[in-house]
Amino acid sequence: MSHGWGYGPGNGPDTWGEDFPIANGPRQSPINIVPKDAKYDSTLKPLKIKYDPSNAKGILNNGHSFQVDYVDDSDSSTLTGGPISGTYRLKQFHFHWGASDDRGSEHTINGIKFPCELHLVHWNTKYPSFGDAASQPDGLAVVGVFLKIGAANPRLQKVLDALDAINTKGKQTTFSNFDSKTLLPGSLDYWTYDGSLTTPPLLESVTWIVLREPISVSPAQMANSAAFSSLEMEMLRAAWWTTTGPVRL
Ligand SMILES: NS(=O)(=O)c1ccc(C(=O)N[C@@H](c2ccccc2)c2cnnn2CC(=O)NCCCS)cc1
Ligand SMILES: [Zn+2]
Repeated sequence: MSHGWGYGPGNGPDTWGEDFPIANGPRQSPINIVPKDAKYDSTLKPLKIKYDPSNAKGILNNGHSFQVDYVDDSDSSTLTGGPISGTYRLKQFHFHWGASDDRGSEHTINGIKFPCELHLVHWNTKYPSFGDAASQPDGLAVVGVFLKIGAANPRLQKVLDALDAINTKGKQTTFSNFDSKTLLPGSLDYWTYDGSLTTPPLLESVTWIVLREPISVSPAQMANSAAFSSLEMEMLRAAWWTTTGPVRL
């Protein structure tokens, strides 16, 4: 088993191409978003997001991030409209952050990094499962939300409070009755492009929908939760690659 991908000097994004040659593919994520170069597309529809809080299942520390997993055996938590056709089911959401408040997001806007980025991962129900959809060009849709440093965000608190129970890789705990819609900003204006998973296996199956309006997180919220800091060990290594810029060439 290879030493496993990560964010360290020996296994960071610049090395992923060794085990995952698609890293040099035509539609790799993340990218830098330059709003003035974005084309307005009048055929795009508004995003339609319907999440059922009772579908929240658990929260898991997967060693690279932590993710809140959803029951996805029915169309009760779905994403439709926007640039996608058909119905995509919410599978999980997770965050990417850095070792300090000046970096951590994967996408950037005009080269500006945010301290954190939320990803809500959905899969196309025309395929039988997430695993099948993940290898199809129209298989996944991820809604990206930037977090900027500002006022404390009470809607994040329930997630942050759960992190102390999963402060080592592989740990998980139940996480129920959470309305991830409350994590979204007031406006659902978005940029969209065809891209990939931002971590191995880097599959080019993601329709990216990056919201223009960020949500807030306070410095204390970024720093205080134990798992953020214990996961920070992984992220401290992340600091290495985030200083070399988020766009993986
Ligand atoms: N950052 S992102 O939104 O682009 C993103 C979204 C989802 C996945 C993902 O589900 N990856 C797992 C997978 C399982 C089956 C088929 C394909 C992919 C996987 C593969 N090895 N480990 N995992 C779990 C994993 O990587 N989870 C981390 C997710 C945030 S870093 C990865 C990145
Ligand atoms: Zn992600």
